[in-house]
Amino acid sequence: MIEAHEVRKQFGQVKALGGVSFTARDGQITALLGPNGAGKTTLLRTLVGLLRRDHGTIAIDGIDPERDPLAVRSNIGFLTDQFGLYERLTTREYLTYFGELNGMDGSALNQRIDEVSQLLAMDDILERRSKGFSQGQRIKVALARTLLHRPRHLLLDEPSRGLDVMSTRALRDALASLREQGCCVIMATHVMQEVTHLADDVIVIAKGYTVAQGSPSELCQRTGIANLEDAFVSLVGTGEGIAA
Ligand SMILES: Nc1ncnc2c1ncn2[C@@H]1O[C@H](COP(=O)(O)OP(=O)(O)OP(=O)(O)O)[C@@H](O)[C@H]1O
Repeated sequence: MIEAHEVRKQFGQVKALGGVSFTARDGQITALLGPNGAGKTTLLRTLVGLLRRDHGTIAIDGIDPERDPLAVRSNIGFLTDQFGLYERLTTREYLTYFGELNGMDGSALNQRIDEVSQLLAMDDILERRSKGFSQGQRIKVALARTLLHRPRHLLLDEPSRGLDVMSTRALRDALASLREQGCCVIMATHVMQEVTHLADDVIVIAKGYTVAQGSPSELCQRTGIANLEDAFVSLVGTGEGIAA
């Protein structure tokens, strides 16, 4: 479970997070929804402990990421907007390297790489060097790395950007099965269809503040609007930042 209370973060004069509070439960996919610049990436980076918050509390299964970053990170898979692939390594070599950093090795690691590769439908790029990979191929490798050590918590920053229809489906299936396994998944996205299809719970943030949290149908009920996209627009008070 991930809990945040009144989290604030400022970069110089820019208030990226003015006050964010929410609870993301195990066995649920929680979508993080907000217009461009709302603070989603900043929030995810703060939750993992990559950024120090200015104010508020964060607990990942009860542990503050600033107090015990190693304990928290060993239980988190974080997909950022920067993948950091090594162009000279094949996908398998890259995943082996990160698996070993997480204390995995030998045939168990190889088997896990094959499992994740199948899950994400990326067998065709497993033995290729990442130099020249397309955006979708790059994000698959980064996602595979994120899932490799079977983290209990997954924080994903726009995981489906650049993926084709089949890969998007593979990703959705993968996330649904992780939910079944009891993982706590938080996913920042602009894709309403993804939220409608996948999310159990939605956190809406705008200008650095949480404006609502609830299931897609609760948000529709609360706003009295049947369509989630229109309900979202009504909650954030603007039409900006939505993918068609
Ligand atoms: N390192 C930084 N230095 C200065 N300002 C920053 C920094 N990181 C984020 N910001 C600012 O904080 C605000 C929130 O940015 P953030 O990237 O968290 O938004 P976001 O919701 O992820 O946006 P998007 O949907 O466009 O990816 C923005 O105004 C952004 O310009």
